[in-house]
Amino acid sequence: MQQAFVSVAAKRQTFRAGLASGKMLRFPGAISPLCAKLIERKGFDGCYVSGAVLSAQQALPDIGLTTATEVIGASGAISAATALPTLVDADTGFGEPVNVARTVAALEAAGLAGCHLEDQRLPKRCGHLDNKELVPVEDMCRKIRAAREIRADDSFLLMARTDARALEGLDAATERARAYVDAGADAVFPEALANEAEFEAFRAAIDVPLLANMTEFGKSPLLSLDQLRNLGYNMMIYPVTLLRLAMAAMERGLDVLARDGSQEGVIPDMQTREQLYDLLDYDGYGRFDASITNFQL
Ligand SMILES: C[C@](O)(C(=O)O)[C@H](CC(=O)O)C(=O)O
Ligand SMILES: [Mg+2]
Repeated sequence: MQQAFVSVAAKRQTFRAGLASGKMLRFPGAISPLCAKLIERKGFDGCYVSGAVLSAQQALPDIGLTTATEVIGASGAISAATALPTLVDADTGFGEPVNVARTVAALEAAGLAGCHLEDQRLPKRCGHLDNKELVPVEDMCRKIRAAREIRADDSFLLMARTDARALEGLDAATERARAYVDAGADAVFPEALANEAEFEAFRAAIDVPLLANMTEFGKSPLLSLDQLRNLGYNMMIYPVTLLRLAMAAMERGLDVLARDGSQEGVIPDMQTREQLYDLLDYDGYGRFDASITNFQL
């Protein structure tokens, strides 16, 4: 069933409380609403909605081609499918401060627990690629102030991401982060830090909750839950992990279909019909109309 029993307010409170708890929150990237249900079932703390994944799912590169409407719709659907709080990647906010204000208002109305905005210039790119470009600090601060001003619910988390490390160095990145916190950001996402010492230095410089991006094949080392907790980080994301796993499984499966002319060889790798229906909670729907579940699997 849709999670009608967990209010948006409760999800945001859970997220805020988790960030304040000293625990390390783990948010895998949900590639669909169904995937969000699996993340919840496996006991994670929340779902992340990745811009890279949303772009890739439309067969687009992650360069700011997706529209605000697409991101609001997709992330709202993911958030609605789970009792967990959902944090969405709002890229650059889709324009100038006025656009950012409208984006944030819509994400809030769509039931998200929070979003992050980054300081790249369009066309943006994955934070782990070379030759990014940044907007001036003050332009980013204006976006954060706009987001802060439009926000109706103070518990909707506004996170500022800085991509400055790769371009301006660690000190400039922490300075930017401080400016973003002064402008009203509730939390910070330092992108593409190069090693553990940099994660540590960032923690020492910034007082608000910090997110660690554990994306594969990038510029940051893949630090463990314990390492990041000991470094004082508050949450970690595995933004593209499930997409990468799913795509590799699909590729292997397609190879088998093409080779064998039958799916027999990959049946053991599949989620069964029973498992799918269980995740979709057919029984829950059957409570309202018993004829929905009058079948045997
Ligand atoms: C976190 C990120 O912004 C995303 O969209 O998921 C990406 C992840 C990636 O491309 O690996 C990023 O810019 O780090
Ligand atoms: Mg992104």
